[in-house]
Parts: sequence; structure tokens; C-alpha cells
Amino acid sequence: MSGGAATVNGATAAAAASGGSAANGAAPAPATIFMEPTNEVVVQFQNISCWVPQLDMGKKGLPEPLKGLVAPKPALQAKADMRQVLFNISGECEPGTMLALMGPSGGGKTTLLSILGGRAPKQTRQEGQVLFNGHKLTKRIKRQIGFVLQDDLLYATLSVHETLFFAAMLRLPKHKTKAEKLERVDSVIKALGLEKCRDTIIGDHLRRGVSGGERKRVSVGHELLINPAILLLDEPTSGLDSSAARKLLMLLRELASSGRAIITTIHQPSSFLYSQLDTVLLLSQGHPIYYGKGGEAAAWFQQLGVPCPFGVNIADWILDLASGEVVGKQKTGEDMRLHLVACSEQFLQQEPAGYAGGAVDVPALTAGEPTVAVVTADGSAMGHRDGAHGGALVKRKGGLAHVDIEQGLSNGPSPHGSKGDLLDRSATTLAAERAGASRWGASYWTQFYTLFVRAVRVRRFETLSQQDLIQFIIVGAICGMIWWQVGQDKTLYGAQNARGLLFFEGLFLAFRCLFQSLFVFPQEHKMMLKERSSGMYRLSAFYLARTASDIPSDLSIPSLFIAIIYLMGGLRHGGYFFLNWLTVLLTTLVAQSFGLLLGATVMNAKTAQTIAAVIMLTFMLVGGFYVTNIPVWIGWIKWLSFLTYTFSLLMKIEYKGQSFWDCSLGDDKNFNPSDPWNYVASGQCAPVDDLNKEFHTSIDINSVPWEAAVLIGFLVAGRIAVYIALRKKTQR
Ligand SMILES: Nc1ncnc2c1ncn2[C@@H]1O[C@H](COP(=O)(O)OP(=O)(O)OP(=O)(O)O)[C@@H](O)[C@H]1O
Repeated sequence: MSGGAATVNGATAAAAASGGSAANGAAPAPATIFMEPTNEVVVQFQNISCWVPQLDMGKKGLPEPLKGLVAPKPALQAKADMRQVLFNISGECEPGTMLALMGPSGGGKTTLLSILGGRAPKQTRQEGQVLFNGHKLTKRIKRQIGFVLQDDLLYATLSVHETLFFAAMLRLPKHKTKAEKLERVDSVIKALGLEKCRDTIIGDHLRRGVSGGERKRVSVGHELLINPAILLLDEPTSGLDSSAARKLLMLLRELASSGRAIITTIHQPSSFLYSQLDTVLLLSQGHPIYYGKGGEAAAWFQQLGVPCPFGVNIADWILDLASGEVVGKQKTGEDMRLHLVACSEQFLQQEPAGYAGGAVDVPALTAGEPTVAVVTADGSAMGHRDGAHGGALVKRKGGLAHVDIEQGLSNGPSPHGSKGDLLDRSATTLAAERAGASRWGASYWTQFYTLFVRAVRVRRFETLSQQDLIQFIIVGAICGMIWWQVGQDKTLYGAQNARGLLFFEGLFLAFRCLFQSLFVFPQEHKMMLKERSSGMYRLSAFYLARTASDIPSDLSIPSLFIAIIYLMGGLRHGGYFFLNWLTVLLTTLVAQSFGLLLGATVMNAKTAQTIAAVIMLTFMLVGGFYVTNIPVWIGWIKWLSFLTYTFSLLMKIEYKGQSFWDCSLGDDKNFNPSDPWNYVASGQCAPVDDLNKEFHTSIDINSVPWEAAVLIGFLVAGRIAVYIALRKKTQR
């Protein structure tokens, strides 16, 4: 089936996409990617049913005032308790054709599309099978599927070229050189007519970028880079004006004509858009009510007694029928809708091979007066059969192209060969691919490097770093003034004061880092899911690149803060500064691991913040500065607090081997550390024998600094835990 695109060649489609006009006589740009050979894949789906979770408010036993506070969450439910949203849907899409999933909002189009693309959400349950040239979906086949989501998930701060370039670097095979990948990006930009906005950022509500139509074309281009055999699109025309929608459909039409199987959901197509569709699967509340050529829908519904009124767009009419908005003389719209569902279900029951079967007696409506459909309690309906008109329509001549998956092609020949041929040919291709192709496009190093550069570029407009810098300088200066040269005061009083500075130094940076890192993965979650579903990169490469890209700012600004308070606070001179610096930076990395872990575990920044506040306040209290005698039964918590080890280590660095004087009996303000014995002799001061005792702490300041090993252990374990959490959250 070549579809309605016969009049549109690659050049005109490119011109249409670019807004140019072959019709105007301008020389169209050569759109090579449209003509590219691709694997030809027959997509078949049979008896697809799907159940989604009901919302379990999970708050039955709560006191009344608390009920509103508990967010509803999908419960883990048995299938019987779930809501069925798709009912035995079958169909197929051959290479070179475009199948449109139509239906009113909530009809199940997106759900069906995501099942076809192997991207159904984890919490849903499905039955039935989806086959690609007779094979079940594998990761390698999945890499040949381009999936364009309804919401274009693109980085707002990257330009069109950068977006496609990074995708090309990750998705194209490693044997291709960078120059070849760049060439590919350029040809996609050209073919999609994106030259004008090549260097414009994608944009978002804060920063203006490309137009909606251009944005959608970038999303399509993102998938075209890999020359997909199958292209799935969810509402590609939503939010576009009629001209942009028309250009996009022409583009898809052309992509199909070079052998791709294109399946798209579409909400309310104009009559022109509708005419571009080869096959239409119309869903009504998860039930198929029409499956066949777009052009034959009018005849089908006419036979069922609901002809499309003169002058009404057939697409609007069938949507009204599917929504239950067409009312009969004595029947409600819902009765009418149920009748159409019943006709379709009964028909498929009699002829499981679909509408391509022979004469089938369809329960029909008499003209102008719908027959009542008998609806059973579970929503399935059996049409009342008067048989007056039924047989005629369904003596198909191959128009309604449902085919039997087991028996091969039964309808008109495809320009790309018979379906039997395709199944054989493509089975061989896919087998060869299985043997030869790598699961990943780029090598590990390329993945890491590309993701690293991308992560840096994505945040290039962030002013946060500047604000951070100012904040750290101001807080550092305030601390410096409050604790001015406290480290040089060798009295017990000075040592006590410096302890406060040491604790605050670790605490402030740990708090900052932890709270900042909570947002990293929740913000990236959707993008990760999308990109991982396309097999763009290894999770570990993403994880390492994303965290590594933060390191320069995570370490440089805190280093400045440490330097300010160290110098102003007059802490111990010499190489001790570096030990202090290393300890605090290690602490910030540990805190960051905690933050990343929390964020990755709950994938909700708000919830993560609440949990983090409780954890950090607890860690702070038991960290060794505020409370030294914690009741035994709760004392173990201090060993979980990384601040305990940081504080202990900082104290060792600052105090180990230093002499201090207890001048509490005399005038310690005038104590001169360079001549302490003078004060001792005058009875105003006494040497401190055991600083540990004075601090009332269990920390032995003179012992080896084993805490460093614990902090490193926390860091390593934390990073591994983050990876595991991420893996769990991005699994499908
Ligand atoms: N993960 C889910 N959890 C709960 N309900 C779901 C889930 N996924 C889909 N549903 C429900 O399934 C039904 C079909 O949803 P779907 O998104 O497939 O409809 P649609 O036809 O694509 O609608 P629209 O045109 O508005 O995008 C809806 O009632 C929706 O609420």
C-alpha cells in the first residue's frame, strides 16, 4: 500500500517541512534521508488488553485532618482490581504505510502506542502480543524504533544543532566518524527545514526559543538520526497550527513512503490530514470501533446507520461517534456508542482475522433509527442483530486491511513486497543484526564524554553558580568576623570557640551540597527514561558524566569558603590547611552522595527535601558538637552521621600535638601564648593535660585519623547505592 503520498515526493515534503515551495518553482533541497533504505518491519499487534491501577488513596485509617495530607498513590493491585483501558485490540502496520490511532481523549491511544513501542509504564498490566516481523521486541529491535513523545522532551538551553549533535554522537554506531555524524545531523536539519533555526535554542517558558512546529520537527529529527524502521509518534500535531500540522504530516507521509512503518496517534485531524492516513484504528473507551482504510470509514458507518452528514469532516464525525456525542431519534449518544462497540466486537468475534474476512452479518442500525444495543454489566455489549444491512459492508475487498498474523498477508500487495516476503526478509535482517550489531551506538568513552559536555552546556545559562559564589563569600566573611583569629587563641576558651568554627565549617557545606544534589535526578528523570528507552547510553556513563560535570563547581566554590574562614579564623598554620580542606571537601562529596541517593530513591524533589531536612538535623544534633552524652539506646545514630567523623577528623587536625592553657582563673583575654609560663607562674593559667576531658567528648584527639577511611567508605558506598537506585528507577 503506497498510501496517499503518491503525489508527494521527497523534495516536496522537504519543501513543505521547511516552509519552502517546490510549487513556487524554487529548487527544493535534496532530502536524502527520505529516500534512505531502512529495514522494513511489519508491526503486528494482537489482542492487546491493558489494565491501569486505580488510585488507592491509602488513607482509610487516618484521622480526618490528616487525610488531605496523604498523596494518592497507585497501589500494587491485582488485575481484578485494576481498570481495563484497552480491550482486545488487534491490527498491524506494514512498511511504507501510516497507521493512525484515533479516538477521543482518554480512549487509550497513548497507552496502545506505548505498548507497541515497548514503553508501557511499569504499573500497568498488559495482555496480547506485539510482533516485529514475527519477532517479539528485543533491545536491538527497540533501537530501530523511533518514538516521539507527546511532550517534546528536549533540553531547553541547547540549540537545535546541539540537540541533534549530542543525540547523533550517542545514537549513531561507533564505526561512524565524528565528521560522518555531523554530516548526518546536517542532512536531518536540511530535510526537516530547520536551517533557519539551526543555532536557536529550544527554549522554554523562561527563555524564548524555536516555534512549536520547529520544536516538534526537532523531536522527529532526533528519531530520524538513527534511520528508524518504525516511527511511533504521540500526538505529533497537537499544539500546532493547521499549516505546521500539515507540513509535519506531509513529512511523515514521505518518511513512510521510503519503507518505514509509521504509527501515530492523532486527535482531531483536518480533512486534509485525515486524507494522508493509510489506515485508521478508531478507539472508543479502549474498544476498537473502526479499523480500516481512512477513506472507507464513511461507508462503514453509513452501513451501520450513522452516515456522515453532508459537509461534515469525516474525522470529526467518527470522533463524535466514538465519544458518544451522536444522538439518535430515540437513543442517547452513549447508546449509540455502545452499539458501535458491540458491532465491532461481534464482528471480530465472528471473524478473528478481522475485517478482511468474508461475509459477516453485522448488527446494523436501520437508517435514521438506531437499534438498541444490549449492554451487559461489564460494559461489553452485544448488538441487537436485525441483519437488514449488515452483510454488504464487510464483504471486504481488501480495503479494511486487518490481516491474520499467522497466515501472512491476505490483502492487496505492498509496494515493498508481500508481507510473507517481508517477514522472511526482515527476519533475516533482524537475525543478522542480532549477530552483528552492538547494543549501544557509541563506545563507553564517547558516551561519557558526550554526556559530560552536554551536561555542562545544558547549564550554561545558570546564574546559580554566581549566586552561590556571592553567598559563600558573604557567609565566609561573616564567619571570619565572628570567629576572628580564634585559632590563635591558645587558651581553653579559644579552643572551645574554634571547635564551633570547625563544626560549622563542615556542617554548612554539607547542608548546601546535600540540598543542592537532591534535585539532580528528579529533574533528569523523564529525560533519562526517554533516552534509556531508546538505548542511547549506559546508565553508568550517564551517572558518571552527570556527577562529574558538577565537580568543578561543587569543589571550587566551597574551597573558596574554606580558605576565607581558615584565614580569617586564624586556624592552625602550615600544611594543616590542606588537611582541613581535604576533609571538608570529602564531607561535601559524602553529603552530595546522600542527596543524590535521596533524590534518586524518591524521584521527587519535594519529598526528598522533607526527608533530607529530618536526616540532616538529626545528623547535626548527634555530630558531637551539640550533645556529647547521648542516651545509649539512641546513641548508635551518631555512627550513621557522617558529620561525627568529619568533626572528629577536623579536631584531630587542629588540636593534635598543640598545647593549650586553662586561664579560667585569671585574665585569659591578655594571655600571651608566646610566653605562657609567665602566666602559669603568676597562677593565672595552667597547662591543659587532656583536651579530650575538657571537651567532654569521646573523641580521642591524639589517636590516628581513622575517620578519613570511614568517610571514604561512606562516599564509595553512597555512590554505588545511588547507581543502584537509579537503575531501579529507570528500569522498564
Ligand atoms: N499509568 C496509568 N495509571 C492510571 N491510569 C492510566 C495510566 N495510563 C493511562 N491511564 C488511563 O488510561 C486511559 C487511557 O489513557 P491514554 O493516555 O491512553 O488516552 P489517550 O487516548 O491517549 O488520551 P489523550 O488523547 O487525552 O492523550 C485514561 O483513562 C487514563 O487515565
